[in-house]
Amino acid sequence: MTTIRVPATSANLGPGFDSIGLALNLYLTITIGEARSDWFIDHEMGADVPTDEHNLIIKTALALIPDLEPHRLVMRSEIPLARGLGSSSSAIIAGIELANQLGNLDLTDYDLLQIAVKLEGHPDNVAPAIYGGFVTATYDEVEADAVSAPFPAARALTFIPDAELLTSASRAVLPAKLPLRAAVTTSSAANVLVAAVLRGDLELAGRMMERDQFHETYRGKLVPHLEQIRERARECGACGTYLSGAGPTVISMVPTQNAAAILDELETLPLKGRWLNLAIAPAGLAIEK
Ligand SMILES: Nc1ncnc2c1ncn2[C@@H]1O[C@H](COP(=O)(O)OP(=O)(O)OP(=O)(O)O)[C@@H](O)[C@H]1O
Ligand SMILES: N[C@@H](CCO)C(=O)O
Repeated sequence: MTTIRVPATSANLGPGFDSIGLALNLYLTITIGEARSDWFIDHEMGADVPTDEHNLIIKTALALIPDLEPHRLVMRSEIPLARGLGSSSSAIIAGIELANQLGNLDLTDYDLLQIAVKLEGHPDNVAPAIYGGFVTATYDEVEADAVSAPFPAARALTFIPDAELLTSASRAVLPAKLPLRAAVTTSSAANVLVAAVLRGDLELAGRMMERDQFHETYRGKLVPHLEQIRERARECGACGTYLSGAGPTVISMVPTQNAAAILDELETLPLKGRWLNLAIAPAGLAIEK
């Protein structure tokens, strides 16, 4: 029995819009069962998620190998849908790997990234889902490149609202152009964020996470809780707070030793949703046979 495991991911980290992402310790797993006359995927994700060839995972595998022999699959996932934790990316990576396993494609991680980024459109979820850890990536509509590195010891205090926010809706409010000054300031903040992570400086990296002008300003009305959490988290000693991917999830990055105390404080905020105390996942896609 082969099992495919893909981590959740948190993209952007503020100024790293469409480029920087982190793998987190929530997982999607797909267990490949016996061959059968039609596709069936057993899951507990509700009626909105198809159980046949219309499921995103199976659709992705069939896009690679249209005549792939149908199998029974078992899917279990800890990754909430449409919350900014990379659920669609985890499904796309799982689908590509399903085709890789059943079709003996011998795809490398680099191959996986090239295929996944063309389906997702941006690399900042699919790259950390493949490589794990902290990833910086770029995609010029032709080729994607990514670099994975360890992240300093930290906990990601993660607020997941009850309400969904589809990435498509959240990207629809973004401007087509930005003033040059805003672009340069934000891009430079992303550069310092990456350098700070590589030097293990969580405090500086956290400050840079709050320097975005690419997307959070425009998404503010969709995620009013972002500023509320950011302000309280700063008062409690968090390093930085940012909108996870396209939202609505918000993450406050905190030193491991203070995580429990800061979480106790943040949980007193009058917000509709749940909090998780997550770790950065050092590994990405994994296959267990
Ligand atoms: N495990 C899964 N199986 C099938 N379909 C899935 C799965 N996970 C996600 N999807 C599809 O992807 C959609 C969510 O994608 P969307 O990009 O809007 O949100 P997200 O990926 O969770 O957030 P973000 O991209 O901001 O991290 C779901 O509504 C569902 O249609
Ligand atoms: N960079 C993307 C991430 C989506 O998960 C966005 O912010 O829309």
